[in-house]
Amino acid sequence: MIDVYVGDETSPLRAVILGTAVGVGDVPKMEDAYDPKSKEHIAAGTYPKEEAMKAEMEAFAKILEKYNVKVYRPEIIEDYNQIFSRDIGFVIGNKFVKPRILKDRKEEIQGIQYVIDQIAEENILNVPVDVRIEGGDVMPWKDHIFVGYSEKEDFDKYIVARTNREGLEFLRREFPDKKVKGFQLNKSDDIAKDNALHLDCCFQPIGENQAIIYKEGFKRLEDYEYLKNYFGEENLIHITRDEMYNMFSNVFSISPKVVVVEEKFERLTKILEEKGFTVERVPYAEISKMEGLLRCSTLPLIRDKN
Ligand SMILES: NC(=[NH2+])NCCC[C@H](N)C(=O)O
Repeated sequence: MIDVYVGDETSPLRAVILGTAVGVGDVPKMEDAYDPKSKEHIAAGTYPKEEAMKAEMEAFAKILEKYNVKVYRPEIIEDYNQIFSRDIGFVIGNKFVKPRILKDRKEEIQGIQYVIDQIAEENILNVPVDVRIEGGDVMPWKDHIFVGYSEKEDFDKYIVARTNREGLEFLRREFPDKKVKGFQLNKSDDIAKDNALHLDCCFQPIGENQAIIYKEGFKRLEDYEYLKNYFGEENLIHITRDEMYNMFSNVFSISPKVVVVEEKFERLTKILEEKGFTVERVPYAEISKMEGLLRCSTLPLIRDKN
């Protein structure tokens, strides 16, 4: 049995699912890509190769294991992208939520079914038909659940809009003790630098009370202001449009002190070290070409309770 529990984004991590690049297959056809950065690399002939991505993910797995984290990997579905485990399920409190996600990715859940089967049935929540949520948009944070979402107009318009208002309302119903706060994000199916694909592509809490944030990722100024007031200006690390594109906000916390960061993020690493964090650096530049990074490829199952 796995007793899942996640109450925030940074408490000491005990068990996690890390995606896999094994069997990811060849370069997808342009019409099968579902995010603008992948499209960019398909067009330029620079789409990442399986071998390179496997090496990056193994480097990440090693770091997790160094901190004694139990790492589960998906069972392989041939010719299918199973790198971004984050989106295909998520844990809030002691519940594992099985969401409805982009149809192009709906087989992915099968690879982790063997893990879900080890969770008590009463702790598994299935979402109703009209609800769409992806884990990249969902962040439990103490008394809050932060959620990136799109109102109908944007949701119907963009492939990169993955969580709808029904998703937000579903979380409000299921977690009545939490303050579920929705943030609308700026979307673009064609220009990666204008696209906040998920909430974790423009925002990420770290430590006890700090966060990395890209202000322009938020569609409404008041949503950004909400986070600024909540964390306090002095506790925010602001990133630029290019840094958002490189996925600076998609770091991953093993504990409130230890953050895993892409090895080329010099500026961010320096800031984090100055703030007293231990920074673990991994090569993840090839994976970043598919508009996801470290947080996106993990699905935390157990973090310590505060
Ligand atoms: N949590 C995340 N930000 N995940 C990124 C997923 C990227 C993937 N290419 C997609 O479009 O679905």
